[in-house]
Amino acid sequence: MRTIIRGGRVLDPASSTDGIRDILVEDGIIKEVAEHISTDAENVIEAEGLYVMPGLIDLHVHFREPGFEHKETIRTGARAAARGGFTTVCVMPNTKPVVDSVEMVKYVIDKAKEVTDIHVLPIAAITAGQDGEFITDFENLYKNGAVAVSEDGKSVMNARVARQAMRLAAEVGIPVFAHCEDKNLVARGVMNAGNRAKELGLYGIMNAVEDVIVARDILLAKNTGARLHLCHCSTVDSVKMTKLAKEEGIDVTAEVTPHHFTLTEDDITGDDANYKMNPPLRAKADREALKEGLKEGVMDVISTDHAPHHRTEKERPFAEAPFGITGLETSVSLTITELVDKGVLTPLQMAERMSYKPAQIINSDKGTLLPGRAADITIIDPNEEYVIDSTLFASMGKNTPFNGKTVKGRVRYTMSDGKVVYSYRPGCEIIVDKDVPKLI
Ligand SMILES: NC(=O)N[C@@H](CC(=O)O)C(=O)O
Ligand SMILES: [Zn+2]
Ligand SMILES: [Zn+2]
Repeated sequence: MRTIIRGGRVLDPASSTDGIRDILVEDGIIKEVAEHISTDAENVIEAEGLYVMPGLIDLHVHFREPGFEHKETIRTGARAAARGGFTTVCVMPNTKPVVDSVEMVKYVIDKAKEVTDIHVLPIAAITAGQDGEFITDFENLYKNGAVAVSEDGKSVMNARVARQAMRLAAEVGIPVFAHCEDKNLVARGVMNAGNRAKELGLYGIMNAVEDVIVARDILLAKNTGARLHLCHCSTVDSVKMTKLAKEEGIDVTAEVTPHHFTLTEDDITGDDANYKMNPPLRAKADREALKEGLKEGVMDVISTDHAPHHRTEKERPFAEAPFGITGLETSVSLTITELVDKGVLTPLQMAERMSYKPAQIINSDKGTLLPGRAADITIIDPNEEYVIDSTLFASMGKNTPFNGKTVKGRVRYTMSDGKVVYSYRPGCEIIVDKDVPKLI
């Protein structure tokens, strides 16, 4: 089957392409990218005025299956991903049971294949049960499809265990995704330490809670040669340290979430747990440093840290509700509204931060529109304005602080291996799950 995507603004960082092109897709593969393709095709997608990017890749999401299916399942998470323009997502292991064995890695891969046509790649835990003591079998986890190891949700607090894990990860060649949070220093904190926390009468989380582990892990990466990826960076000093580490030639990359580059603690106006996440929304100086870091390329990627929770959990008081917000269905719009439209990123840099670089971090050959590669393609209307409505989310998690916000930039098509898994035009929105096997 052939599809032609006509006349879009093709943005492919791998070939530094930013120009009007046609793309021919045949049997799930990109066949040709050229200024004009005259071949006929069964399907034609008119993409005039639209961005055409390599399928977006989110290195950091939480689908809650198994164990917390009341928050999200792999199916609903994958539907949310498709709706948000993502063709590949890496799922964190903090499920129940934890993804800390080959058996669990296979469970996630098999389940995903059953329910979705997008790519759901498991991240395995660093220690058994994420208990911080016994390191998992990195070599076999990697061989069986884990793309990274992470203790996300917490840090490996014992520096000896953390160092040993990085030494093993370096040997195996698997990247380490670090959630940087000093468990002892955070104490009972629930939002950024500062005046806003005082006004609201809530315990604060100092920047140092993140910074001390960022510093430790960078030094351990230097010590072991591990590939270190810093998750959801939120502070000015995380950016400074990442820059310094890169200048020293240490193998470190870093991510920023849309909520951390969009909001600050001052946006928390009342007792609303939709603003509660880990790390917390920080001060203006932190947000500006994150944006500058993304602009300069010190911060490599945008990841959502999509962390759905049930409505009843988020209705609890700020101090008691769980940490985390949903992000898959607002990421593209927030990136265009806050970064591209404000001149922080060019559209080509957006494709780099949301697809090309994430692919490189997990050693994937995705993230590009080069002929011969799988046809994972995201098509975006950068000019459509709309109001975010969380009731329309495909995700089961409606916990977002962005409900009601007017944004610009909307996903029009998500194509995974040549199959349109999501399409939108005003009045008609379709998400396509994996084909249901037909009875004969
Ligand atoms: N980010 C969050 O606030 N919560 C995440 C865990 C994590 O990413 O640290 C979750 O699993 O809910
Ligand atoms: Zn985390
Ligand atoms: Zn997370």
